[in-house]
Amino acid sequence: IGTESELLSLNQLTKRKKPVTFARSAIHNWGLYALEPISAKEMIIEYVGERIRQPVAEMREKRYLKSGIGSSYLFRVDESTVIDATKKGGIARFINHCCDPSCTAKIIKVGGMKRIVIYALRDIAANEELTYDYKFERETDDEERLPCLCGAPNCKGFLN
Ligand SMILES: Nc1ncnc2c1ncn2[C@@H]1O[C@H](CN(CC[C@H](N)C(=O)O)CC2CN(Cc3cccs3)C2)[C@@H](O)[C@H]1O
Repeated sequence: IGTESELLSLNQLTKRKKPVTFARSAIHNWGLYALEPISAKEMIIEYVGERIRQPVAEMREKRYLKSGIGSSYLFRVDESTVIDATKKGGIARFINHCCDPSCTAKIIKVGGMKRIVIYALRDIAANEELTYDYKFERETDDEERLPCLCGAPNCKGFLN
């Protein structure tokens, strides 16, 4: 969970958010891209959406799956809190998964509130797609597994 320094830089983040945009992705549908070079360890963007409790998240997950939104824009913060970016969310919801990711998603505590911030794992070039490891739980039912299209040499073959 975040430190004082991250607290300050979260304020900086809102002031000096890294310029990113969404565009068609070679991995899946839409993706998020850096518009300028980003250095390793820099904060890039917050994963913003509705903060909902676990039971609400379960209900919405079922509804999204039924209404064909497919995998949803739900991001788990901890065992009781989920961020849902489906209806109200920032463009970080377009970030795709990669088995050799350029970024990482970290939970940092700001004023007692856990927030999700995307950081660069390494130097990122302008126009490079931003990705992070979704760290989905391993799906036991083979029929439910999502093939991974990241194309990384170390690709594990599946998202879950
Ligand atoms: N390495 C990968 N290999 C294969 N598939 C991937 C990968 N990495 C992301 N994925 C897909 O992307 C979803 C995560 N999505 C990230 C952005 C997505 N690219 C988008 O355009 O919305 C958000 C969910 C919400 N869903 C709405 C939909 C839009 C079109 C079809 S379903 C997508 C995931 O749940 C996956 O289904």
